[in-house]
Amino acid sequence: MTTIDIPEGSLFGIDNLPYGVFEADGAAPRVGVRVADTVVDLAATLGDDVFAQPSLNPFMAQGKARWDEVRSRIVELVQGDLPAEALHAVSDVTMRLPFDVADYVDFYASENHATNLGKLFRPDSAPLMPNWKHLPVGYHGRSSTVIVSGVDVVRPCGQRKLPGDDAPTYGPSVRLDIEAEMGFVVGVPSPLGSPIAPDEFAEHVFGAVIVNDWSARDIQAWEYVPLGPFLGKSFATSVSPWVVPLAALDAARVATPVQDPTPLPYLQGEQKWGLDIDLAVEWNGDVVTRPPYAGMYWSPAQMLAHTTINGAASSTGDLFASGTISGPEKDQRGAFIELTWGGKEPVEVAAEQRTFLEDGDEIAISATAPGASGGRIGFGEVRSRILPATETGR
Ligand SMILES: O=C(O)/C=C/C(=O)CC(=O)CC(=O)O
Ligand SMILES: [Ca+2]
Ligand SMILES: [Mg+2]
Repeated sequence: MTTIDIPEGSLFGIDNLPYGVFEADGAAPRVGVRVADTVVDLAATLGDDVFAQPSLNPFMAQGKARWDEVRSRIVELVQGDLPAEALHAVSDVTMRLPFDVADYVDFYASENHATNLGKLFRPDSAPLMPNWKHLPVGYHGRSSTVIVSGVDVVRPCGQRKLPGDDAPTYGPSVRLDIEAEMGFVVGVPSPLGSPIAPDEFAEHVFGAVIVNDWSARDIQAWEYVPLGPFLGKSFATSVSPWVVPLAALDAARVATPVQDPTPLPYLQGEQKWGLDIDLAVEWNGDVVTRPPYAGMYWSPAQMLAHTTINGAASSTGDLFASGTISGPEKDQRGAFIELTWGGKEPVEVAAEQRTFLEDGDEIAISATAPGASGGRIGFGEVRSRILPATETGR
């Protein structure tokens, strides 16, 4: 038997306890919880087969009473002795995609981001569309191309019309970009015809991950009028491997900014679901921007309420992302198209002047939030490398 040493200031103390799916010692992938730099094998310590699965979905479907019970049990367990064979060093495990992604939806909830993209893409119109302050604008993405941190991203090819060209051409994207976002994972499903109210958020949502919603701006700009993003955003969406439970985010809950005009009643709730999460984006080892989640105009509770208000069902494993997180300052912008103002104002990255992503670039997005006992908790990171395009020859 052995105890886990939690160093002072660890981002993975008992205030956090995120869940993931890990593989170690050639055994089948299974559910673990991270404590400091240790992964605890939950099937081995709790003796429950729901954790001997390659996905969090069966556990997430069990509901909040069970999530709370397991969390309390883990707090007790990790403060005592644990069987050494149930513990693995984080550096010795491979992390898998933590849940089977059902539907994937992406929102557009940052007023600073929406305003900046409006100015860049629609310089002759008002930057915010007339609907933007009345509903959280979103689109359905592609769940089958959600990948976990560590999986490389191949530069997409597609149809795009480059500046100065009269006709579109096919080829590798030349304006490949990131979008720093937070994503929320549904545990308890809702049936057709049964909308989820904002104050029912915590009964349905299991936890949160960091999302990098890779975007090919040249493909996007040509294809997305008038129906919205399609192939420019469906080639890869990366998520961090540790799902931070909603219960760990209590100390991070804040009010959203004042919403004026007042949203319709179905978007109103008593509970505060703004979140004080700080992100940092590292580009080839240099932190180039620090987007603050706390300023997001629409809360995740409002996003889920909006997604289901037409009677749409939701499923265990649904992932909905916030949209790019941008603050008011230049060094808080969550996408490079904004940070470099459409590629016109390069930024210094590892002593080079850069605009969009080049082959071989590595991006790591990390995030932290206040924890229950005064310290901070971490989401870990989503880290990925860009590989050159593989021409399909069409
Ligand atoms: O405003 C536009 O024309 C384009 C916006 C985006 O590309 C952003 C998007 O997909 C949603 C987001 O991440 O905020
Ligand atoms: Ca996005
Ligand atoms: Mg699907």
